[in-house]
Amino acid sequence: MSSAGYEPPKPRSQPVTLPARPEPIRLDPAETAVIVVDMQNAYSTPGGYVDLAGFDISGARGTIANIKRTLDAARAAGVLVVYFQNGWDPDYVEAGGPGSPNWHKSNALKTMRARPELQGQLLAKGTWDYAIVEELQPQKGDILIPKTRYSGFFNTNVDSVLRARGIRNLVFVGIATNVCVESSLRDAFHLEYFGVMLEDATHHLGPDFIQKAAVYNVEKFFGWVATVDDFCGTISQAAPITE
Ligand SMILES: NC(=O)N/C=C\C(=O)O
Repeated sequence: MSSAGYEPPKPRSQPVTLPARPEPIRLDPAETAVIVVDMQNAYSTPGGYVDLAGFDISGARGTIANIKRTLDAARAAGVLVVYFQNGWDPDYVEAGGPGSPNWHKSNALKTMRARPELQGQLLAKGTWDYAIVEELQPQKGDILIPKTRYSGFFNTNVDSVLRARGIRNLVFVGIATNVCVESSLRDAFHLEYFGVMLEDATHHLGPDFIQKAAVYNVEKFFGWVATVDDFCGTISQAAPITE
């Protein structure tokens, strides 16, 4: 900081242009974060919540490898990595009772009501189900934001965390495309962030058409859609600014 007064932090890298739909988008690595949505055992591992609730998660494990590539490239380029982690306290107070729509719509809560032997095991903090998958453990410098509803922007501090760092662009990966990824990206849009979804680093809950519908919604109304190859290839070209 100069003695003449406050100077905002300078960018650490040159902006790059990411090939995306509906058009390329410019990303300054210093103003960009990758948002990893709910990569917990619950959503991507056999025996986890969505598997027990009857969803087909056979494609989810492949998503993990693509997310890992994305995070390796992002960290190497100095891009901030933020994890969302979905769930509630062990007594499910944060889940809400019958007065909350979440109590009625959450398939985790419904599964536990239908199978009382699972009570306390699904999406409860401290359980295997709640934990981030082994392959994607957060690293030093990453930020982890717990959340209790589908959107990571609801009742969390993520907006201040991002604004304090001058972040304007959010690259979304994770599960599920049509629920927590899309909910978070939509809220980010309304908070003036530029949201990019890496379509092959996301996986849906429900029939295959729902992935296409979510991608369409993002591309047409809420943001931009790109691929893992394009993101990794582009962000690795962000040359550090040396002065
Ligand atoms: N992470 C998600 O998209 N979650 C979707 C459903 C749920 O958490 O019940």
